[in-house]
Amino acid sequence: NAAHEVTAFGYGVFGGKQMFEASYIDGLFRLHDQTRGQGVITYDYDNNVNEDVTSVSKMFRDGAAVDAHANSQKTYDYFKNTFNRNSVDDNGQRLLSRVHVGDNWNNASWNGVYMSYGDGDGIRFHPLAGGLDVAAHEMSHGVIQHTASLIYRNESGALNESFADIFGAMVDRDDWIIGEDIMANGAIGLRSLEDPAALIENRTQEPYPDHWSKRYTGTLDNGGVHINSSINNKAAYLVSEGGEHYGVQVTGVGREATEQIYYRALSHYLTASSNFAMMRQAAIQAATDLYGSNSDAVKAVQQAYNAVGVY
Ligand SMILES: CCCCC[C@H](S)C(=O)N[C@@H](Cc1ccccc1)C(=O)N[C@@H](C)C(=O)O
Ligand SMILES: [Zn+2]
Repeated sequence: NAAHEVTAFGYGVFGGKQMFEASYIDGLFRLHDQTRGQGVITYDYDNNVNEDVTSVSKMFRDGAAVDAHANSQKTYDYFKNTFNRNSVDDNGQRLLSRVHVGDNWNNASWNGVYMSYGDGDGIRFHPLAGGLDVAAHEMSHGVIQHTASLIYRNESGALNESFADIFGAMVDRDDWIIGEDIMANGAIGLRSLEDPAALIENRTQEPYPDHWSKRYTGTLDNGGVHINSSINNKAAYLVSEGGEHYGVQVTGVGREATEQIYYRALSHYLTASSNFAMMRQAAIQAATDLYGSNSDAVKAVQQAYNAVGVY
């Protein structure tokens, strides 16, 4: 019998009510949204098998699945409404999520097909599906894969991670912190775009770098992709919000212009091996295309990259 689209609901990891599109298929309600692209589906990943998340009523009871599903829909809608991009490939590719991956896994990932969420160990992280910025971070890796395809190592890898954080902060729009909802250790978040050095990076036990002169040059973390991402994160924050950084004044142009600049830089100018210097040029060119060569946006980009020491 044909699937019937329904509006369902549930309570997420932290008890927040989520409403979302689901389907009634073969006698059960399932986390299959057939209204977005070629679909948005959320699975319970048990014993290395995708199992449908089902319910006998329109209320779903698995908090991680509820959040992963609703957050995937919110992130799909962000890319469609903001950039007219239809899913990760701009061709409606099915957005597939797996929850309860691993054993108290303290991470989430994108593997080219699936967004995967660990439940966290309750010491470092709560279930990572509970963070809207986590879903946005992971889906953004899908967008990156289908655009610049930045190599996941050293400076291009730091840019890859930075774009995932920038769009994470744009989707989860009430602050400039990544992971603020899912930290179990009392930290304000995992990474801050506003003030990267306010937080300590766990591998190096150093403050996250907020200037190119402070970049990590070791081999941990694929050459510091989650560490040096903070340099470009800070630049993006400055483009949007402005401020003074290492004596350099930046006049911000707001979130709306910033997200358009970074999306255009990613989708039109960056390539797999782009480094920070090329990131600066790509953002200047994108801002020029969008707002003109003498625009406040171009000036904000130039000043922001001056402020983080990238020329
Ligand atoms: C296969 C190993 C994981 C690959 C790295 C993934 S893309 C990643 O960057 N995950 C995010 C998850 C996240 C996102 C937002 C907020 C909190 C946590 C990440 O930042 N992972 C950290 C813990 C890391 O891998 O160092
Ligand atoms: Zn990532």
